[in-house]
Amino acid sequence: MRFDPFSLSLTRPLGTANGPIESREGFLVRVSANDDGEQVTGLGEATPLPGWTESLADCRAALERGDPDATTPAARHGYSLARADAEARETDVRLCARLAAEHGVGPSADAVPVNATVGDDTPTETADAVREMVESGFDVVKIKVGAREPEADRARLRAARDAAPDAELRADANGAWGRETAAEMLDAAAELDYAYVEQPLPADDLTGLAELRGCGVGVAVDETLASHAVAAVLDADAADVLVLKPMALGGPDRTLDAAQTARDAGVEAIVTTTIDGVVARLGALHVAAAIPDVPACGLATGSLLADDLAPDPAPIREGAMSVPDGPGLAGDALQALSHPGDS
Ligand SMILES: O=C(O)CCC(=O)c1ccccc1C(=O)O
Ligand SMILES: [Mg+2]
Repeated sequence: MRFDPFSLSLTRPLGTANGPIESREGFLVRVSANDDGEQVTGLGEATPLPGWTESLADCRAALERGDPDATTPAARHGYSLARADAEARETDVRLCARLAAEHGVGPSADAVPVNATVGDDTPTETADAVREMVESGFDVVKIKVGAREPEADRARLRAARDAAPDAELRADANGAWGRETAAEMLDAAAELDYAYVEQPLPADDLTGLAELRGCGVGVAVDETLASHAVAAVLDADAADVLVLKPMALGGPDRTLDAAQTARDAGVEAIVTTTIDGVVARLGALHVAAAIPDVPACGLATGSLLADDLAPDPAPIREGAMSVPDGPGLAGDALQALSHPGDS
């Protein structure tokens, strides 16, 4: 395994309840395998996001030691994605097909529905951003909330609904609210026909999350899964939807395990990124493609980056992201990353 650092800026900071995300630092991971004397390179990406994963320093240290475990999820993600990509290439199948076969699920999808992501801003700017997304073909939009006063966020939820009367709308509070505010905000979201609110309460409040369910809008957990096992969330009846981030869960295999556990318990699962480079976004796309009839996923985050590791080979058309041809992550499309010496 080898790994090389990178730093990617966002086009503009993404406003969240935990402050803006401005750039993403991580490591491009490469592993080599020998297939009938031919060298096969698998690509992975370890892009830690403190609060969700280990720190950048701990990620580097884990990659240096080799074979990272789930205590350093970003490092494990980079390594396990690279291995899975190499194995898919060796067997000449798309990554999603390999993941689906390993997990005993049926044929993987050729495209995955995705949501647009709109950061914190004024009600007017929020409405403009939502309108722009719907005009460019998205029919599901997620709005970040929790960075301003509840009353201001209620105005934003309303402005977004007015701007997109027919869209599926979601909100993401990133754990910003207490129980009382969360209950009020969920009532407002239900009234405006939002589909669900992501992490309305802090990660550890499983009891509070369970009590919020059933008020006319779904409860989704995201941060909760960075510190609690899926089984604990299901036992607590704490969610209608699990938001699965392969980077925070420690890799594509662990993410698909989590999705299956949720589905078996009748709980929905979607896949999103932590605003990753193209390699990890593609990895997340393949995971999503291996989940039968997956709802819209938070994978449309490439446009938030000002630069990237390589051109994105997974275009979004009419609200769906197409899965590139194989083998592996994207056939020859990421050749320049696999063989950095060539031109
Ligand atoms: O889910 C999406 O639409 C995009 C990803 C996203 O919102 C996100 C990106 C980085 C860190 C946290 C989150 C989050 O879902 O809370
Ligand atoms: Mg979230």
